[in-house]
Amino acid sequence: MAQSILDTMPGATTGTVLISDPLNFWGGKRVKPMQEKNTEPVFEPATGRILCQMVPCGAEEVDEAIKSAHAAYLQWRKMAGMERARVMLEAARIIRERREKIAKLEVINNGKSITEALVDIDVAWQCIEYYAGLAGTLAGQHIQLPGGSFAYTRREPLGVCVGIGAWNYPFQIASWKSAPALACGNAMVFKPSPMTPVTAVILAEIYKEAGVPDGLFCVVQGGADTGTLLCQHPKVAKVSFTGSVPTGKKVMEMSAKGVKQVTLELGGKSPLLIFKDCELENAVKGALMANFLTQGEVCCNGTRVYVQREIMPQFLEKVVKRTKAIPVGDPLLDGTRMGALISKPHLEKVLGFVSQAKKEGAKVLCGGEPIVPSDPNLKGGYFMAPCVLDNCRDDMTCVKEEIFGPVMSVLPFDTEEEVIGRANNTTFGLASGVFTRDISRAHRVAENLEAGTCFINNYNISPVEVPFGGYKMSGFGRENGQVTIEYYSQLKTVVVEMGDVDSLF
Ligand SMILES: NC(=O)C1=CN([C@@H]2O[C@H](COP(=O)(O)OP(=O)(O)OC[C@H]3O[C@@H](n4cnc5c(N)ncnc54)[C@H](O)[C@@H]3O)[C@@H](O)[C@H]2O)C=CC1
Ligand SMILES: C[N+](C)(C)CCCC(=O)O
Repeated sequence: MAQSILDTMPGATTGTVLISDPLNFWGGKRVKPMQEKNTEPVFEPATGRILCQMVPCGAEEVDEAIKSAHAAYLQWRKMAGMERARVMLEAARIIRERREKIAKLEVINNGKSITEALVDIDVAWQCIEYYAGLAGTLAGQHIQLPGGSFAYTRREPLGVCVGIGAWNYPFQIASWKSAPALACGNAMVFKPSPMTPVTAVILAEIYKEAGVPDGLFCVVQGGADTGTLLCQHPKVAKVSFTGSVPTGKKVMEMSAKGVKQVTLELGGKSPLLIFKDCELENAVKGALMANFLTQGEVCCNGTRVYVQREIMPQFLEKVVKRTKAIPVGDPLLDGTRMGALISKPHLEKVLGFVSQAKKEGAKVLCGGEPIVPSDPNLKGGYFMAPCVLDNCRDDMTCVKEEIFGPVMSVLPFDTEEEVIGRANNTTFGLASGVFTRDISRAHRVAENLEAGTCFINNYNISPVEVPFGGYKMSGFGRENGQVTIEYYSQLKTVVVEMGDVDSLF
C-alpha cells in the first residue's frame, strides 16, 4: 500500500498530496486505527494544508504492536548475525533504490528542502548498511580461569525496544534507532512524532519486503499518551528517545519504574568558537551549516557563535551576505535551500524569540521575519527569513534557550580561556565546534569543551560510523558508530567449571 503513496511521488508537487492509508504497522502490515478518537490533523508545512489525519493508538493497540514485536524477536534473535545482516542489506538497498520518492514524501510532511531530505534518506540507508556490517561481528570474550576452567561472554539482545522520534528527521531517526536495534537481534516498536507520521511506516514496509519476520519493526502513531503507554509497558526492555529535555526527563522517570534502559538524545545550545587564525571563508560556511540546516530545527546546531573580536567585522559582513542569499521557498524545488518550519505555532515561537532578543538589546542584522512567498500555493506556509543576531550577550534568552529555528546569535570574545568558560556555561552539552588553523589549539579546545561532539573546522557532518550523543542535560547513550551496539545488547557471562566443586559447606 505504501508503494501506492510512493508511486505517486514522481509527479507530486507541493500542495497536491493527500494521504489516507493507515499509518500504523504491526504483524507485517498496515493497521487501521481501532477507533477514530483524539484524531489530530497533520499539516504540509509548505502550504499549511491538511495532509492527513493522525489517529493515536490506545492501550489495546500498543499492546498488540508490542506482542507482535515480541513474537518476531523470538525468531530474529535466533538467527545468525550474518543472516540478519543479509536482510538488513536488502532493506538498505531498497531504500537507496527509492531514495527520491521517500525524500519527496519526507519533504511534503516535514517542510525541509529536497536537497537536504535526499541526504537524510542516504544517511538512513547508510546507517542500516553500517549496522548490517556489524551484525556478523557481535562476539563475546573467552576468559581462562585456574585449573582449565574458563568463562565466556555472550552478547545478547535486550528484547523489544521502543523508539520515540522527533519531527525534524522523521525517517532518519527511525533508521538510526532501528538499525543498531535490529543488528543486535532486538525488535523495535517505533512511535514517530504526531506531526510527522508519514514516513516511518514506509521504513516498516521496506523491512518487511527485505525479509524481517512480521512484527520485527512496528509503527504506532500517537503523542504523549501513546508514548507513555510504550514507556510503561512491561514487555519493553529499552526506550530510545529523541526530543526535548522536559519530555526526556519524563521518559527516563517512566522507564526507571520498570528498570528499562534508556538512550536520551535531547536538545542543545551548542557553541561554535571561531578564532582569528581561522580560514575565514570556511568558518563562515561552517557557521551557516551550524545554524540553518532543516530551518534551524536541529538539536546539535551551533547557535552560539563566538567570534574573536579582531575578525568580527569581516565575519559579520560575510555571514550576513551568505545568509541573505539563502533561497527560501518551495521545498520540492531543487534550487531551494531552506523550506518551511514544522508548524504555525512553532514558527510563532521562533519569531517570538527574535522579538524577545530585540527587546533585550540584540541587533537583527538580517531576517527574523515571516516570509510570504509569491507563489499563491505557498501563501499558507510557515516560512521565515533566516536570522543573524548581533550585539548578543551570554545572559540573553536567545543565547540561553534552544530556539529550534533559523536564528544565529553572534557573540564576541577575546581569549581562549574566556571563551571556553563561556561556552561551557550551559546545562546542555550536545555538540560544539572550533575553527582555527592552530592544531594544538584545536585539540586543546576540543578537550576542554563539555559536549558529546566537537567539530574541528567544520560543523554538522554526521557520518554513521561516528558516535553521536550528549553530555549533561543533552542526554546520554550514543547513536551511530560501533559503541551503539553496547546500548542495544547485554552481556551474559557463562562460567564453566572443569574440575570438582570446591565447596565451603
Ligand atoms: N533533540 C531534538 O532533536 C529535538 C528537540 N526538540 C525540542 O523540543 C521542542 C518541542 O518539540 P516536541 O516535538 O513537542 O518535542 P517532545 O520532546 O515533546 O516530543 C518528542 C517525542 O516524544 C513524544 N512524547 C511527548 N510526550 C511524551 C511522553 N510523556 N511520553 C513519551 N513520549 C512523549 C512526542 O510525541 C514525540 O514523538 C522543540 O521546539 C525543540 O526545542 C524537538 C524535536 C527534536
Ligand atoms: C543529521 N544532523 C547531524 C544534522 C542532525 C541529527 C540530529 C537530530 O536529530 O537533530
